Amino acid sequence: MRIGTPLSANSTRVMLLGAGELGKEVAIELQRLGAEVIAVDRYPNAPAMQVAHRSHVIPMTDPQVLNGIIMAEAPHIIVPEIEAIATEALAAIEAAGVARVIPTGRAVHLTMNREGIRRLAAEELGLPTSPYAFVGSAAELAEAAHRIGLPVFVKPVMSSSGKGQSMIDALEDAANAWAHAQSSGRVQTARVIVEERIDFDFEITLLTVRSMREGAVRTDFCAPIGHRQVQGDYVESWQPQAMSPAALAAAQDIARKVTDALGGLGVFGVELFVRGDEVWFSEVSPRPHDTGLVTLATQTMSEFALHARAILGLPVDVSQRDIGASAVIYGGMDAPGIAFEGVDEALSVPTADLRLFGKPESYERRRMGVATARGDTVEQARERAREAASKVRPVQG
Ligand SMILES: Nc1ncnc2c1ncn2[C@@H]1O[C@H](COP(=O)(O)OP(=O)(O)OP(=O)(O)O)[C@@H](O)[C@H]1O
Ligand SMILES: NCC(=O)N[C@@H]1O[C@H](COP(=O)([O-])[O-])[C@@H](O)[C@H]1O
Ligand SMILES: [Mg+2]
Repeated sequence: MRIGTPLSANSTRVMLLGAGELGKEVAIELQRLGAEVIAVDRYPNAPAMQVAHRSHVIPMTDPQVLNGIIMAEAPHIIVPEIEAIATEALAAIEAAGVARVIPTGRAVHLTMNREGIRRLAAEELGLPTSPYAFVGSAAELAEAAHRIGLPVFVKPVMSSSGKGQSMIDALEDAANAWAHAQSSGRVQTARVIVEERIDFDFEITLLTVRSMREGAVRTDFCAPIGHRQVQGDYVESWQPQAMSPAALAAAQDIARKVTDALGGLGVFGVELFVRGDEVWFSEVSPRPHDTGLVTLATQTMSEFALHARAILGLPVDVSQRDIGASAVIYGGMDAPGIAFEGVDEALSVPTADLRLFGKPESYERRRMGVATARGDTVEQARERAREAASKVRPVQG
């Protein structure tokens, strides 16, 4: 196949909708393969904007504004990087043949909203999930929590990284959970999912890649990534997560079914809960996953390189080279233009590496960077990644 170099008449022009830390790595990988990259996000100087050929700051949830920027830039490929975009505009763009949406307009629309993907997985595909209900008021939430059985998780239908999420173990907390979901989701909607807590042994992200090989779409699975979440946001991840052959087979079966149903090309982060040989589907990102940052240290091709290759129609290699781990660096303060101390100490930890994302503003719980490390065992890699992350101290700039 032919890929034009940037700004040449036949260059492959890719528009990233969302320009955070995950998009930044995808942008770099796309550029390494000669693509022209346009980064779009809701705020200026977002991480991927710092490496893209051009960038735009727009309210991405406004379908008219989104449509306008797509028409003006005429990208060949649109790569959604965050849930909070006007996905109905993307479906129209795709239907009109203006650009290819990754993985597909329908997949992006279904997965941006927990209701779309949960109903597809549980009700159409018959995959095992936690018992759940979608509700539109505090009273309905309390009723659903009572019916499902406490404790339950409550999440806005449109949110990610734990925003607006809470777990309640008493019905009196239903009103607070409702209010929290209303005020803290990424997009304002009056709808939440209430779901039973699954008492899992561990949870994984199974990175699943749909790519082209010899004219046909094929599916490959990366080694399972284990992770630990606090307040619905990942704090560390490792690869591989040890699991029984039966659980791995069940996980791959679920991932294949859900990604086949979504279709298109690219990386999917399939989130699963595991207890013994039993596996539940939780949710899926139709794009690289935050817990997959660990693949920067572990795989022949990181999840970002895999995404870039897959969406350009190029061959992929999902093999794992090393055992590794990642640990998140939070801002720890509300301040613009922060700096980091201790980078030298962090990089003195054997095998450690850093990604400091360059987000222009820090919040207490905003992910500002990540440390990765390798090891002879998962435990050693986790210790090293945690140690490296702990050495990095965000300070007022
Ligand atoms: N039903 C459940 N049972 C047990 N744990 C749960 C359940 N739902 C969510 N969790 C916990 O909360 C975490 C975040 O939930 P979820 O992935 O649905 O939220 P999110 O906001 O989409 O996060 P992200 O965007 O980072 O994937 C899960 O990884 C898991 O640790
Ligand atoms: N779990 C989804 C996820 O990790 N998404 C990543 O976080 C960015 C938003 O960060 P911000 O909220 O700090 O701007 C997104 O742009 C994406 O890179
Ligand atoms: Mg999740």
